[in-house]
Amino acid sequence: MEHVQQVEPFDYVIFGATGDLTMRKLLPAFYNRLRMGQIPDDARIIGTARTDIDREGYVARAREALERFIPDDVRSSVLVDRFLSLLHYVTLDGTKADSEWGDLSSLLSQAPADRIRVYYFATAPQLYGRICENLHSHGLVTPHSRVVLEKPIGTDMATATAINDGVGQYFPENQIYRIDHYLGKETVQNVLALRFANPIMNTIWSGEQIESVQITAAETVGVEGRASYYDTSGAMRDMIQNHLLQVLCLVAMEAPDSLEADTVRNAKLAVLNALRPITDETVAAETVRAQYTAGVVGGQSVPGYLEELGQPSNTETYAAIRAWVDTPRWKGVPFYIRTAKRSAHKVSEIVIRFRSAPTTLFGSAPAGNRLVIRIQPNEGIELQLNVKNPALDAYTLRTADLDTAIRMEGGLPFPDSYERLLLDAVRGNPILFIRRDEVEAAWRWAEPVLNAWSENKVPMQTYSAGSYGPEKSAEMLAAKGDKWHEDME
Ligand SMILES: NC(=O)C1=CN([C@@H]2O[C@H](COP(=O)(O)OP(=O)(O)OC[C@H]3O[C@@H](n4cnc5c(N)ncnc54)[C@H](OP(=O)(O)O)[C@@H]3O)[C@@H](O)[C@H]2O)C=CC1
Ligand SMILES: O=C1O[C@H](COP(=O)(O)O)[C@@H](O)[C@H](O)[C@H]1O
Repeated sequence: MEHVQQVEPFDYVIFGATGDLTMRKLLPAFYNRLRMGQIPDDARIIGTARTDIDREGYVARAREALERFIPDDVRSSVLVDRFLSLLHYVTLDGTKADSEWGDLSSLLSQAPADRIRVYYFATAPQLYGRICENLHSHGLVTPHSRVVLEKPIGTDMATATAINDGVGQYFPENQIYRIDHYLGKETVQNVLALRFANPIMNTIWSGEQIESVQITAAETVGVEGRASYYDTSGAMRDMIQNHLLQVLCLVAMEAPDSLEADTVRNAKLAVLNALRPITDETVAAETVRAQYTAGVVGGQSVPGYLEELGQPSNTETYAAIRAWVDTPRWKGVPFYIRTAKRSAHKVSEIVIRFRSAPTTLFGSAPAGNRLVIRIQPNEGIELQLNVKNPALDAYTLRTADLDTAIRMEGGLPFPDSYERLLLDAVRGNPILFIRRDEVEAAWRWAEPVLNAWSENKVPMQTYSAGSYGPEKSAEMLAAKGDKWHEDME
């Protein structure tokens, strides 16, 4: 049984409450937490958007969303009704000072003044600053208020700065929670436990023993209904600048002195600041970008990206980068990061490849050990070891896997990362949220690559939907005697 503690009563105000994210992720996440007994009876979830509907209209939409996104076996009509009773709705244009702020204000003023108030921005990020300004001018920012910002925090350094400045004018940094849902994943959080709670890992966690690191997030889906967003973003902005760099930080950071949020964030920031800049001179060797063409995924024929989009595009659906963390610990260790839409499999994983044993005892050099941290699916940890080959007379080696699944007690699936993050904002625990300087350091590293790509300094490759990516990507690893995980024996 999941160990849960009820959070304090709260008012959660969602801007963008009629949108895809709210319906698909946020409301189901709240429902699941209510099901686990974590939501107090007097909590309120207040949806706002411009769509002119009343509370009943909103409740009907929310009910539909739960029917769609909560599996039958965990959806009970009693719990659904209890959940829907927490919902309120205010028709409001968050960007207009003369919109229905009075309605929101009078609803909020029904709760005690010291009630925890979370403003969740599930709208386009360009609106965040104006919504904050309006919250402030209508007296809705209390000492117990905090604001949760959805990604993307900008599309480059300038736009990220504008968003951060806009919000930062009205909320101090310690009241700003920038979501990165990868940090809410149980197996991503596990990286710290694996590294720092196990001396056997801790002592081998450096370039002395580690030859290379791979971080992959591949998906079988294409751009689904989000082509208009995705085509302005691409794989680098959508996945690498945020999620995969955060994972890299957890793999590469020095041990923090405590699990206090800023201590951990300082350790991550040090990694981001130590990333070797990719320049016009190195970008062609250290990066690969590509678009998928028509192919077969999961037995189904699917169109290519450009056909789906219906127009030409210079946006990558695949990106692979060889990154270097210039610290003594990681001297000479390449970090290969890649992400893909329409890949052969859905897999997010970290692969640590250790150096092989310097021995001639067994004839040829034994294979280097390999540690695979499976973020999703089949969450778990696998360690590949060399053992004696029992079937042969000669003393030869083969590999064997120590494989442990990481599961909830009772084999239940892990809670969705939004469940953890939504309530961490209520708890006032920012450890799994990104600080402003982390966002900026990530842009500082990513922007030169994006600029070089937009100037076509790196040719756009293609890969068939349902494949593992373009040849060029395998070649980038082969140049250092390496292989992607799926190509290793
Ligand atoms: N969908 C997803 O899976 C993910 C989304 N995100 C991010 O979450 C945010 C929302 O995405 P998504 O839900 O897909 O987008 P949608 O377009 O589906 O929803 C946008 C929401 O914003 C509301 N809105 C738009 N303008 C205003 C305004 N001026 N005042 C108040 N509300 C407004 C819309 O309602 P109305 O038109 O009625 O005002 C709607 O509820 C974006 O930043 C996106 O990048 C991040 C990760 C995943
Ligand atoms: O943030 C995003 O993440 C999803 C992938 O998330 P995952 O938890 O399924 O790995 C991705 O599909 C989307 O494009 C991106 O915006």
